Amino acid sequence: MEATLLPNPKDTNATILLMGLRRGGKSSICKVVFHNMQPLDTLYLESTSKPTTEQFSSLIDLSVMELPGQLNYFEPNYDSERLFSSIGALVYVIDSQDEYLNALTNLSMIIEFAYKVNPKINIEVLIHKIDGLSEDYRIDAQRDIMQRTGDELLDLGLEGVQVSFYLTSIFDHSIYEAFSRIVQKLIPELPSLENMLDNLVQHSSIDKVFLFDVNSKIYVATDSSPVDIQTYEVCAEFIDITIDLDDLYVENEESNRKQDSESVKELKSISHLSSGSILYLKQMIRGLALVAIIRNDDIRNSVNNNNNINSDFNDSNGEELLSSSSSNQDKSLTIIDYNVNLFKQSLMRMWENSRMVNQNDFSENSQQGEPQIYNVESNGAGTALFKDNNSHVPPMHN
Ligand SMILES: Nc1nc2c(ncn2[C@@H]2O[C@H](COP(=O)(O)OP(=O)(O)OP(=O)(O)O)[C@@H](O)[C@H]2O)c(=O)[nH]1
Repeated sequence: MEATLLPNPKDTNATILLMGLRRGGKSSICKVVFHNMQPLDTLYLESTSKPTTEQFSSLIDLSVMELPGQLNYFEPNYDSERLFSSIGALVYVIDSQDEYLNALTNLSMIIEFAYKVNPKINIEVLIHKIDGLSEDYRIDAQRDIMQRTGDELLDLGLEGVQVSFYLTSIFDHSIYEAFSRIVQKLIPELPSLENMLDNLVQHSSIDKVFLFDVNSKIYVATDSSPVDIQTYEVCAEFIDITIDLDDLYVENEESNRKQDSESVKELKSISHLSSGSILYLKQMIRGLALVAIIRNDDIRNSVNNNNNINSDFNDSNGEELLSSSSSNQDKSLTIIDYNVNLFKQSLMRMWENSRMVNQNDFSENSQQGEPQIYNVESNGAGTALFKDNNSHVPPMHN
């Protein structure tokens, strides 16, 4: 019998498989995260009958494939082996408001199979719909689910398997936080990206910085300071506000002409919060935006540091940027702009480099049919991003 009923993910490890029992919330998660659907509107979603795939192009090309809970993938006419062997992450959704023992048995069975055909797979469990549970009950449910899953895996002789658990709901930002962490594990350049962001934070009076996928509000990287969900919310909402405001302004002919002769328009926005901090957004490449919270006090105090602007800076951008700085704050923002531009250039080179590596790997490995994991070198100082040791990232300015 020909076994081709399941979709064939591209030969890459950047596919996320979304599984779980019926009515667990899989389609709702996809609609809310990838299609900006309002959470309440998911009440009317019909049960999914066929596998569906969301394409998500960010720093890496990613697909999220949803398998309906009503199908049994271990029937012989599904080519589950091929499917599981070519994915990067298995995300299993458990409805925490419902009786979940069946879900746990189903989860263990899937883990056993998935791990056998693909030991590198990331196994992620969403303890979902936690909005309906009290704070105490959430912790109890999480402990219970983790304990039972561990016991089941032990019984199956799979004690070494790593499983990550997340408490999620589509009614708050927890689902975005979980997906951000899941996606980050699939980005080979993550350590270098984090180094670059740490470097930016150190040199630019920044409290927290995220590299967001604008469409989904998933952050593909952040600096190494802890993420607090309120900071995430403020930054994610700032993206929406910026895009809404940007849509309000219709380009006139003259600016269109100017734009044609210059580079493509680049989204940028700065906003002052009542706390004294500044929100800063700048469009990057491939649907990404950098959003940062900048300390205002430091900006005021950092006028003396402006003398650090070196000749490299003056040569390339100096005239226009320096003359636009009418206050201390403007001058410091100019430095931040400069550093963010350097970050953008590095990001661009990183992406081009990884694309080249991917293409080479793909052609080399296509005979073996196996995706290859490659390393991007980092020198610990946070600036060496490329396999090519001659690549040079210019120094940032304080
Ligand atoms: N309270 C709450 N309800 C949710 C949440 N996520 C999804 N739901 C609801 O759960 C119900 C089922 O959601 P679906 O997304 O259709 O579930 P599914 O897993 O795709 O189901 P199948 O297509 O049958 O496999 C819907 O009524 C959603 O509104 C959540 O975070 N909290």
